[in-house]
Amino acid sequence: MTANPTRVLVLNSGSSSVKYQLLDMADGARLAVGLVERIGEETSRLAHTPLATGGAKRETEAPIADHEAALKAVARELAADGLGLDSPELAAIGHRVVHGGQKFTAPTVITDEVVAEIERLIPVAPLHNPANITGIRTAQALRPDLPQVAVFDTAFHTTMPESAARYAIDVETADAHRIRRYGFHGTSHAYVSRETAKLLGKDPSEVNVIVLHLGNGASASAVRGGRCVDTSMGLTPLEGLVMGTRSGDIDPAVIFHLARNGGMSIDEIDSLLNKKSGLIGLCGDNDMREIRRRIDEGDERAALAFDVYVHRLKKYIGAYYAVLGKVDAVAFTAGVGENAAPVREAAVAGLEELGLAVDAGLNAVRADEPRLISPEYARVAVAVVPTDEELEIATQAYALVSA
Ligand SMILES: Nc1ncnc2c1ncn2[C@@H]1O[C@H](COP(=O)(O)OP(=O)(O)O)[C@@H](O)[C@H]1O
Ligand SMILES: CC(=O)OP(=O)(O)O
Ligand SMILES: [Mg+2]
Repeated sequence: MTANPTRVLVLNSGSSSVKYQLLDMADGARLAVGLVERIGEETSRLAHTPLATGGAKRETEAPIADHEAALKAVARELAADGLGLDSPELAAIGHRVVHGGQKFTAPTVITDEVVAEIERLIPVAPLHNPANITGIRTAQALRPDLPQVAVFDTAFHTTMPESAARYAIDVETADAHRIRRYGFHGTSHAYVSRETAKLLGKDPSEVNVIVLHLGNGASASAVRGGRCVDTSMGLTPLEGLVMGTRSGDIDPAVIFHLARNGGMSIDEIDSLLNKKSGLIGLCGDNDMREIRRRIDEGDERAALAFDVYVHRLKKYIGAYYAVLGKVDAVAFTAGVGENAAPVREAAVAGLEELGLAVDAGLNAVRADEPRLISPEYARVAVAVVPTDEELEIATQAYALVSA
């Protein structure tokens, strides 16, 4: 054994993908990064970049049946560069776990009991928790001696007050079924709110930040002095903002109506709201790049999808402004937030009275660094702050196992 192993492999298993990174926590260096996509489909795609060796990105297309096969393929890719899971330099494997319920408020070393609890939460995270468990089980089989650490999407949100976490439904029914607002993407909200404070030259305890995590899944959060006080996702990652394929907020009566009068089963409605709604439901595309391209060509449905998306986003900015009372910064992050300047511009347009504005020139700049896009006169900073869930998971996992 190496005296002090410092490397952490991070696995971020989504419903049909696995993102991974191998990091050395001694200096924060990224040794390898990769992505397996379209797991379970006819052709899956694996892209692996061995940064440690300076090697080029390797892309392979082949059927990968499930998450277990995906992880084994990842292990083979890493081994090909001398970065295999058998390395004595590995200190831990960090897993993103989407739903941790109320029980897990911090990163946790994984035991059988922890896996059993993650399993119990599958009904409220059916797209995510099963993949997370397969990732954990496969990694355990490959390195039974190594600490495996779960970092929960829900953990950062456990500081929400009851007034924000409770649904206004019968308390006994809610408690019996553990129905409350948990929130997700917490690792990203935590990281981005801290990085935003850093960008402002302040301590996280001194600032109030609205974080807009706009990826395929999307959520907003209100962070007061480094602690989450409200977030837009709820019992499941379906509530809140308009997303790539999820509806976000709707009148719950839509579900009764579709069941009673639309001839749809509960499973069909579940699939409609999670997979066939949001941007894809509105215009047939869930990628903001494609939507912008269609808008430029005069496509009205794409324009409608964009407008519905931005309208919801603006409502949440206003809502969290009110929740926080005073806002120091609004931070845009994840695929759409970091790259789609028109979304940022439209979301903030007309909010000058709230002290919010975007400078067109700054908004057009492309960079990987955290940056301000608000004009100097604006009372509230508007920022683009790239998220790094994998680095945050590695940092938390390493802190736990090296303590
Ligand atoms: N250059 C870009 N311009 C506009 N939108 C982009 C760009 N790059 C990525 N996106 C958007 O980001 C989304 C993916 O975001 P990401 O944070 O990677 O999602 P996830 O982690 O949920 O898979 C894409 O579906 C697309 O809508
Ligand atoms: C919780 C969630 O929505 O995650 P993702 O954005 O990775 O789908
Ligand atoms: Mg994501």
